[in-house]
Amino acid sequence: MQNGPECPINHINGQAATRQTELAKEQEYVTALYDRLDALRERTQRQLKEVLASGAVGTMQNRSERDTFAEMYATRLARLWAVERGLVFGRLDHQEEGRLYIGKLGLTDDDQRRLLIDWRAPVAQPFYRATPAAPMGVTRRRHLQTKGRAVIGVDDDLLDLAALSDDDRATLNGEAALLAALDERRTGRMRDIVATIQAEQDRVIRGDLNGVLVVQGGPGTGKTVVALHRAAYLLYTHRQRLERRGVLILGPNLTFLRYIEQVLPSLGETDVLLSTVGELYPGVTATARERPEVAALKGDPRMVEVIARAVRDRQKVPRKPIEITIGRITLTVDRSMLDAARNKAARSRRPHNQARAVFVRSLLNALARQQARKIGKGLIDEDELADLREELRTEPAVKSALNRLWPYLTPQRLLLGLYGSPERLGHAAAHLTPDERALLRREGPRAGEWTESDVPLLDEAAELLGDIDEQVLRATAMQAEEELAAARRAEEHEREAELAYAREVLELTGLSDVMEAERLAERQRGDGPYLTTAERAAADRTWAYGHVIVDEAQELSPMAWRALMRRCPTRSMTIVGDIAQTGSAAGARSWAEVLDPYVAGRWRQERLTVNYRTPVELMAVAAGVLAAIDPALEAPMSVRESGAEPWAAPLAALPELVKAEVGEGGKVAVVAPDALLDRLGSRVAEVVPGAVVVTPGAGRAGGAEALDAPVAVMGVADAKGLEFDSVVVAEPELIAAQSPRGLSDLYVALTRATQRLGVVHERPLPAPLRGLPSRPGAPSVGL
Ligand SMILES: Nc1ncnc2c1ncn2[C@@H]1O[C@H](COP(=O)(O)OP(=O)(O)OP(=O)(O)O)[C@@H](O)[C@H]1O
Repeated sequence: MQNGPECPINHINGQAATRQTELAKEQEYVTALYDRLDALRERTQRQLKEVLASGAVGTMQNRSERDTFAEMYATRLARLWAVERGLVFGRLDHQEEGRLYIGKLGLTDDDQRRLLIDWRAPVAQPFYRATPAAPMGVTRRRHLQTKGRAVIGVDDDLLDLAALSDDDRATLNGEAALLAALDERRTGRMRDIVATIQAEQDRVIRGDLNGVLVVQGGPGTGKTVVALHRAAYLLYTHRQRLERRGVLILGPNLTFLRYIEQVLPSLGETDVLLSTVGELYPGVTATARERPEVAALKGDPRMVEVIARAVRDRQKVPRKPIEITIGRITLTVDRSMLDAARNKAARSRRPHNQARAVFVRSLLNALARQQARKIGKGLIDEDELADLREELRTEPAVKSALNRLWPYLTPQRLLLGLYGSPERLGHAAAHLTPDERALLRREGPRAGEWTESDVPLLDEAAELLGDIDEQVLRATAMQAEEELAAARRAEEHEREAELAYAREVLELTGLSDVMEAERLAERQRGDGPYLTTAERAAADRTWAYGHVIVDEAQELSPMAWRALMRRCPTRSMTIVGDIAQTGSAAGARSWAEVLDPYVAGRWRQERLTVNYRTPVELMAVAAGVLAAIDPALEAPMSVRESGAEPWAAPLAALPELVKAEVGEGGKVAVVAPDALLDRLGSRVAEVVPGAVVVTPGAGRAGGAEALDAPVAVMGVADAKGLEFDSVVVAEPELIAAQSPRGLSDLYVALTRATQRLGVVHERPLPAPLRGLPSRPGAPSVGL
């Protein structure tokens, strides 16, 4: 830093005066930027109003142009509003470019002179990458701290002292903006880090769009926040391509999505789809829970064969011939006819529901010929054959037989039929052990009770089954209603079979996902409100995204990867995670194991090595657990100390300790074994008003409540990816024992705090935690 005048008092006064002058100058500039922002908002609002006022008149083309403009102005307006907080956060004094202000979006004046540079623009890159060793033409990097629209601090990094003018030297201000940002109290929502992105993170954020980039990093290294900034960067740099195809961000659970959902809008990007695996299949909400061993089996790659066989089993040829009576004639469907029809359908290589048309046509032709013979017509020509075939097609008895031989199937129906029938499971899962088959078996399956690990199986089934033509569905539904009515009037002995068939068809056509798709299709035709790319993508199972970002990627099962890869045929992906944190039994043991089946030799890896969340004192404890998982694993390096030593205390003291932690300020979490959640949650809630227990599998709303509460009590699965000022881990031994990857779960739990960490227990502590000192003031264990 520049030396001031000789007298120390003068020096201090001089520094303070410099600071005040600098603040005032920066304030002037920042005020002008906000004025410009306000003016642009007004202008865009006016443009939008004018376009909307022009009404839905004119030709289709006129209307579609109007809609395009309206959408463009609405998006622009949303962006202009999104950047209010932290509009500008940096300044670069550049030898060639001059003085550049860096902010959340680019602004120019009416003469196209640049006033503010978007942080993602190439000229802004030195703001994140320049170092004294490689200054990239930058003499000074200045961080501006703002509160609302007021400048409250400036903070300089000097990169090239020799290049500074005397005037510049007189205006330098110091101190790291990063540490200030890291020390801030947590709000329950993740914030953007545009002002303090570090060089190793910037390399990930600005990495090439194409190909698969894996970002491996320990807890708190910024993987999530970097992945989100990468999404914003890619949208800015490849806007045309990505806006059309969309970006998907996949997170581990709904609470986590709630935690991160503000980051992209605060960077002006709203059109990104945030999802979990459980939400990937349109029309299905996976809310049911299941045992880890069931989830692990459903995620196993052997399920590919189970689903394939389950579909083939529904195309089974019955052993005995089928007789169909039409008036006075009885037709026989025999084995050879069925084999021929089935082979033709198989050769068509179409999915089940589309191959059905081939099967049906072949069978109807054979039946028509038989009918002709039976009514003494002998040889018939093509036209006569077609007439007879179409007559047969509408015969209820024929239709009923066809539906039994080759039913239309939705993925939901296929899976429910499989889980609900030991016989079907016996065929389709013959290559699994009897115990494994028993895990898949579900009594009285009901639609709507799906688990997260069912979703990739539904997706797998959807690939093999193909869509059911909507017209077919509607026509069949109407017909089925008529038949249901007719069957009610029919003779008792016929009644059962007819009723069963009609019910089956009705059930099939009543499925909500299909109807939902229909409604969405209508909206897309322009009858309803606009759909953004993200909304369109969410409703379409076969949507191919322009880029896919997977967070906590180590948790995904092989079956989930298959479903995900289908959504990204271009394989433009960012995969972030930490192998050491893998908790799910079906999760990854190495990135190569996950990726080689899809992009062998074509994926690249970056590592993040600095932990910005967990202070040194806490990481020392977590590092012991990491070594117990695998001595070869390396803990990330923490950048700061909190001065608060982690402690241990008896479980019985939990409510009082939590109360004390709340008193210290900030957000507090109790991370507990799943089996203790309810009990501990209610004990804490008795003492701390407003404490919230996150029930595993809670929807987005449940998660939000927990993030906003002063205290959240949750299991490790829900704490994944989150952070709190203070964390109390309950019964670590039970957490470690509750699943095969329990130690990784414990590692996750111990690394959630930004300031303070405690452990409460009745059982003996796992070895790496045995040295923890008792919490001062708490009764010692065993009392
Ligand atoms: N450059 C930075 N400037 C300011 N804060 C940062 C920076 N990098 C990371 N952080 C903060 O560090 C914390 C941890 O980041 P993040 O949650 O992205 O880490 P992670 O690697 O995904 O962790 P985990 O694997 O444990 O979930 C967040 O509060 C994030 O805002």
